[in-house]
Amino acid sequence: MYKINCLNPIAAVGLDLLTENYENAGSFREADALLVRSASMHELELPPSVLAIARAGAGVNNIPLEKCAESGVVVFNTPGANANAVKEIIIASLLLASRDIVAGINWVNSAKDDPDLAKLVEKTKAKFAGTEIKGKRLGVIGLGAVGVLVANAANRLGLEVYGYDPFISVRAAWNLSRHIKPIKSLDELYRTCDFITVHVPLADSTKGMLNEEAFALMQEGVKILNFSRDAIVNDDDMIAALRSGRVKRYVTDFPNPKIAGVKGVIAIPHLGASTAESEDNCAIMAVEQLMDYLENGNIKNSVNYPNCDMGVCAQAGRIAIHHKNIPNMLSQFTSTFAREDINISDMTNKSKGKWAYTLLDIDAPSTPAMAEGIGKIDGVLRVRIVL
Ligand SMILES: NC(=O)c1ccc[n+]([C@@H]2O[C@H](COP(=O)([O-])OP(=O)(O)OC[C@H]3O[C@@H](n4cnc5c(N)ncnc54)[C@H](O)[C@@H]3O)[C@@H](O)[C@H]2O)c1
Ligand SMILES: O=C(O)CC[C@@H](O)C(=O)O
Repeated sequence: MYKINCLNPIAAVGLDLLTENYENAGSFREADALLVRSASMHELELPPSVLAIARAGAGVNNIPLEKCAESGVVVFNTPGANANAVKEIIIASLLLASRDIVAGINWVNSAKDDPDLAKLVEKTKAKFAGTEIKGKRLGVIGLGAVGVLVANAANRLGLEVYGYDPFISVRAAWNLSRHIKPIKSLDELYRTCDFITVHVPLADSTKGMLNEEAFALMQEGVKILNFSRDAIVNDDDMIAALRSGRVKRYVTDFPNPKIAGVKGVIAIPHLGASTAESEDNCAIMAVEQLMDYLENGNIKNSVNYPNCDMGVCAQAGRIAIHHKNIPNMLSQFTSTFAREDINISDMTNKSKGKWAYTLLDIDAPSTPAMAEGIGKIDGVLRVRIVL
């Protein structure tokens, strides 16, 4: 029986996949595995019982990935599962940034009791006139699951789209419309575009990338969309750029007391992935990945451990070993089994950066003594008897 705890509400269609082998842990302190959306886990002291964390979503900056890897906790995310929801809100935001729809609606609400409202509307509407998006230049920074969908959809709406991603995956490149113009440097993108939308993960390399220096290169009156993470934009520099007119509108999914209410800011309460469809997709993917890991030791879409798939175990035993990615580990594992005269019938060893994962099928039932023996090998972080 595995105990699961949800740190945020997770869509029922995903939780319904959990079989009678799973129960609600009540608290993360008693859990074998956790499901989470945006709750920050940096301050949580996880108990040793926690084997895995599944993030129902893309961004994992709320999870201490290295700390988890060091203790053999696999962290999953759900790549692409909410990308369409974000693409749709970006299209809406391009329009919100171009037409003064938000101010117009607010004005109507404030004048709603005026008996001459219809007449007043015709007199006042010029104040809220805007421009069209067709023919404008859009720069997309980050061409992953979201960026590719945004670039292609914006192109279909008649924008001239420029894409920048020095690490673009082969899959994303295949999915990108041939009409998207690749751009070689951020400086060139900043100088070229009327709209800029950012779709990169929050990391040391992207933190504060939209700052005073970047704004100085941009077109006067540029419109910026941030549905990635708050810290990718330097708020003080953004406020200065809005005040000077360099940035005309800033649409952000990450309001904070500094930026909310500033003239030119359209702040949305982190709604990028908040659609029924996206929540269902993310929950299903997160739960399926978690179950396959807990029941079979297979890893798919982990952000801190390598992928590894040996299917369902058809042998007497299966053991999963999390270890450092250093020389001489495999020979120590195999000789441990050889000493006990146990045959290894299948084995996969994969690594990702500093960390590695070995899954072994053996011709005898796994025992706690075997796990204890392997656990004593220098560089082993966790040993789990899967079967
Ligand atoms: N607002 C929301 O609700 C919401 C929903 C989904 C994702 N997000 C955020 O958007 C981010 C992107 O989501 P995704 O699903 O497209 O992720 P993804 O991993 O599919 O794509 C990220 C892309 O960014 C690229 N990249 C990384 N560093 C870069 C850099 N310095 N310059 C240019 N490109 C760079 C990568 O190569 C990758 O192609 C997530 O990490 C998350 O923070 C927010
Ligand atoms: O869970 C959410 O609502 C937001 C998820 C989103 O920010 C993501 O990074 O996938």
